[in-house]
Amino acid sequence: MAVIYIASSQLPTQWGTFTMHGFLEEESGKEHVVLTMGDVADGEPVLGRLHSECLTGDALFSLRCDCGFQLEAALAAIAAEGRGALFYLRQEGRGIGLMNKIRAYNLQDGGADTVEANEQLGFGADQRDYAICQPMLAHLGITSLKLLTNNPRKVKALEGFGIEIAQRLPLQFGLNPHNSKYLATKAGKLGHMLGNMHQAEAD
Ligand SMILES: Nc1nc2c(ncn2[C@@H]2O[C@H](COP(=O)(O)OP(=O)(O)OP(=O)(O)O)[C@@H](O)[C@H]2O)c(=O)[nH]1
Ligand SMILES: [Zn+2]
Repeated sequence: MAVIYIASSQLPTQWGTFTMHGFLEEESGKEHVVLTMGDVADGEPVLGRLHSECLTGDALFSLRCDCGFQLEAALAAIAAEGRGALFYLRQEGRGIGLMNKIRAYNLQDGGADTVEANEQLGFGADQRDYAICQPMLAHLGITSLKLLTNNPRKVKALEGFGIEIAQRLPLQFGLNPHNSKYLATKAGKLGHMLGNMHQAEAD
């Protein structure tokens, strides 16, 4: 997959100053961003997060999902460690795009779960392809990750193209009454490892 490096700059945030690297996926025109802190090219496992774009959760404060909470927690964790990389991947709506995600939300408002809604629209449950990460990881010199995720498919995909997953670290934040069904569907139908969160819900 042709993903080319474009430029880097500083990005000060409330958690600290990251370096922001811009990459262009040539075929689709999608613009991906990686925020790094510290030396990530020294061969030691890097605290990392593959974050799939969620405009509603990341920027519009939606409580329908857990994305915004995970994004904040991942950046805070990387800053606390002083070293790490957050890949902000433009895979909105698990790859179906924002307009189709709004269509899917409309179906969910009528009772469908997140997987059924995608299928009713003619899409797979999850259309993301993590191969776009390979050239970005190579450019940044990252060969081993301590990956912040509850999604075993991300671990598998990265291992599939030769990245060592030294550790998988759960990232369970943001459970609320609006996203409890969504999280239950992720655990039940998409294989996400959300044990502690469901425990929290039951308490
Ligand atoms: N199609 C669709 N996409 C959604 C929905 N809710 C969130 N998303 C998208 O799902 C993506 C995030 O995926 P999640 O399944 O929440 O989590 P994950 O990235 O697989 O796993 P983690 O690494 O544990 O966060 C983002 O691209 C969101 O825009 C939904 O109801 N329908
Ligand atoms: Zn979301």
